[in-house]
Amino acid sequence: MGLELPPEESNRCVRGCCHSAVIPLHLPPASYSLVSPIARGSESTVYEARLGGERAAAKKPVLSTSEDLDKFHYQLQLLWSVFLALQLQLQFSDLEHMAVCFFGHAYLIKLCFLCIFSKLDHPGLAKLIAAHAKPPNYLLFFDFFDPPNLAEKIHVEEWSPSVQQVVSIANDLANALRYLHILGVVHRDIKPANILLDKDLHPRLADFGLAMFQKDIKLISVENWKSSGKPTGGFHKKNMVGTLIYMAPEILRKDIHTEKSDVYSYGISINELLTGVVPYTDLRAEAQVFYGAHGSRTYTEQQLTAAVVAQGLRPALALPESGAPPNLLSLIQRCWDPRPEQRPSFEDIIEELNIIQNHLGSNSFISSYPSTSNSQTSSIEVHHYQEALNWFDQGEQLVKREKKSDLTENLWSGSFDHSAVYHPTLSWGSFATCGRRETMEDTHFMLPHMSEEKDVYAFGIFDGHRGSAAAEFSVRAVPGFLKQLGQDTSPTDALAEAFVRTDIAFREELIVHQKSKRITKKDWHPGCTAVIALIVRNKLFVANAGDCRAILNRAGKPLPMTRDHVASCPKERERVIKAGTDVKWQTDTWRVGAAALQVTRSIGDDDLKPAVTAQPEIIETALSAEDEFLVIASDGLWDVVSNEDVLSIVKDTVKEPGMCSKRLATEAAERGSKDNITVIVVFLRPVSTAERIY
Ligand SMILES: Nc1ncnc2c1ncn2[C@@H]1O[C@H](COP(=O)(O)OP(=O)(O)OP(=O)(O)O)[C@@H](O)[C@H]1O
Ligand SMILES: [Mn+2]
Ligand SMILES: [Mn+2]
Repeated sequence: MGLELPPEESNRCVRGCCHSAVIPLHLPPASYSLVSPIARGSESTVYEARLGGERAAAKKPVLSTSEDLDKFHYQLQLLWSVFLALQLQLQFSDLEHMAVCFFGHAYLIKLCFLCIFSKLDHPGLAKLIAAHAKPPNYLLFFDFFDPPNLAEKIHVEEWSPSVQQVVSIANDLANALRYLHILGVVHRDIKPANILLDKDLHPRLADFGLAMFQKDIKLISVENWKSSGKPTGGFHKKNMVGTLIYMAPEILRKDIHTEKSDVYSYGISINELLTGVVPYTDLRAEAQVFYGAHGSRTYTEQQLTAAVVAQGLRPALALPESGAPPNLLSLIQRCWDPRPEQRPSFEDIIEELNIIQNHLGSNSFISSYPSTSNSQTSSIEVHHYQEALNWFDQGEQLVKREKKSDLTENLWSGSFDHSAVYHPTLSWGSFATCGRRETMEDTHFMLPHMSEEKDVYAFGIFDGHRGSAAAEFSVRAVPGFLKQLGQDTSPTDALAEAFVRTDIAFREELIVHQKSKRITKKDWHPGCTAVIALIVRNKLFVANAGDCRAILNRAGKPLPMTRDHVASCPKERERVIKAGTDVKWQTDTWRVGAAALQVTRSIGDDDLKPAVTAQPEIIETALSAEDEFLVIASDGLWDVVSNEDVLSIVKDTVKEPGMCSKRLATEAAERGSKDNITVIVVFLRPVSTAERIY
């Protein structure tokens, strides 16, 4: 079943200002359905949808004021112009209407030129295929691209593309932006989260929510200037849109956006792709400025803004050791030049990228740079295998062996009211550091969109002791068990089962390998503490065994979602003694058994079982609009930073979860934490494009 175009006369938006002979603007209700939400923001929700029998993405904006409605019509007309030029069978009436509306007649020629020469159906853009512009439903339909988007691909899947892949993505994107700029359109929100990927990893630029015709941006500024004699707050606000860490200095100075501001964000994004680091979150950038003038680490929005504008702070550039050729690095630096007029145009960028691509094609070039490809890691793995066991693999294989099916559909679908009024909007990030220790015994995982239902997320931290084996094993085994158990057990039971089964499996594994002599260490009883936060639609479940902690910022106050299981807690002490193991005051605190362990619950620690149980304590709560964010961390953080301090540090930091995690961990290290530190920050409310600034 295809999508039928209504007759041109009736194919108009409700106001009559938008009409098209190419893109349907008014859809009969039977022709589309919304399947499930993919992403929720403060300004829109994106759904997976069906349109005329085909899969599509539907963006439904939140329209609460008449200004929002104006914006919707503006966005629709802009999109329609952008994609109209791509239709090979052009309708002259559309073209003329648009040319007169937006560009004046001079643009008509440019457009004809574009239409004739643009042989592509899509120049790297997520294409608009239809719209519904009549009350009560306002929807924009786009071609559907399977997740992950580029940001998720880099930071969640931890994909590290080859230099060739980076250059090819950079080239495709530059082509998409050149196309927009020829049409006079400025995107204003270039960032990896707005770049979708097709099956072959070709990028498709999406999110035209802030896009504008350049001439309209200028118009606003002139009008504001005239009306008040000076730019008003509204003017400032209108111009200062985008996402803070990708914003060019001129925007941060509240100047107007030009095509060159897109070039800046593009440069930041390509560097992010090369380094795999969220801008401003790694140590080198910190050394440059965050320890700046006052010797204190500064991550607030105002301070970051000041550093970018006044001190020329930029994200740490990819190192030549990454294999990135020097001319690519210099191109990135020119893209983020403080002076917009010094930045190259996309025309120039494409030319340079073509040269770089040709060089990369001839192998002579590649061999002169050390490669970052798999060769290095695989040699480490081989080594690891001979030395001891790869406990990550052991944990992974375990679940594969036990798995009944590959399906992870509909986890916990029955247990909730789907129309539940409140839907949290999640964004997440993490940071893990060895700290002052020589070895890293913490592990963690982040599992967004755990099931086909998409509204299920899991985050976990494991803090190893007496080695990292248990933490490495558990970080693979626990998520596997959860997926498996989620199909027919409640979230609480699945969490408890996952802890207990992982504990049993790990201890069995240990015995098997001791018998087979693959483990030669005598008296080795590794263990780990564990905390898992599971979010199923509007419900949060936190399962904890040991002294990791999770706190929820509810209405500005810290709500502990865990209780520390340590021998200094009288209840726990009593439980352990009842189970038959001694608890003694040793040196500075209460400790369990001969091993003198401080924690009273853990995975592993077979010499202390069953007293040191793997049975987690689970706390659940229904999330509401009062809940701002969740912080999960190993004791390396909590030892030196109080719950209250954690909240105020996050509040004071740029609203980027990876950056908040990083700031908390470095704060702990600075306050003298001697342990490994792992932090996960999950925002539960939309951190909208506009809100990121204020
Ligand atoms: N055509 C599509 N196909 C598949 N997924 C999509 C599509 N369009 C958007 N998405 C997903 O939805 C997310 C949000 O989309 P989009 O950026 O358009 O919304 P938004 O509300 O403007 O978000 P924000 O302004 O916070 O960036 C994207 O990051 C992407 O993961
Ligand atoms: Mn977006
Ligand atoms: Mn947006």
